[in-house]
Amino acid sequence: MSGTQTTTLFERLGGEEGIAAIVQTFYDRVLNDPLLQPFFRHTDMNRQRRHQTQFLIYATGGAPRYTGATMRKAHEGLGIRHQHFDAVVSHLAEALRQHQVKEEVITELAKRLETLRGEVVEEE
Ligand code: HEM
Repeated sequence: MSGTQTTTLFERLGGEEGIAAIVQTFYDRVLNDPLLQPFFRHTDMNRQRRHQTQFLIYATGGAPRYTGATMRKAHEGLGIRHQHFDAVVSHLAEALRQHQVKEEVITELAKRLETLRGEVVEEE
């Protein structure tokens, strides 16, 4: 068995613990990026990490325990452009590489997040 069809993305990311660790690395990177840091100036990052972890668990096939806002509501009025979305996805991909996640898994998650672009990005 190749395994790629039989395990969920959730399992291939290391389950809840794996995802929580990846989210930590991800926001360390985001907060170090001058393009993205200003968006999180007033954000409670502990809450943000918790919600992002729950969201990714749910979005990858784990337990649906996400209690935050919808993606459209959460990002409404923030002025997020395509360049910000691209930068966020690229930091997530790098965080996944830092956690030794396989390229095929990174590609699959990136594809899934791509489906949310229209809910996060606001056109000028
Ligand atoms: C597919 C990509 C993205 C996903 C899955 C995602 C996920 C989330 C989640 C789960 C929340 C928490 C909502 C809540 O607590 O109710 C959130 C809030 C937020 N996201 Fe995103 N996000 C994405 C892209 C982006 C981008 C591109 C930016 C821009 C830099 C961004 C900036 C923010 C900000 C500023 C908040 C609100 C923080 C606050 O409440 O202070 N997100 N996002």
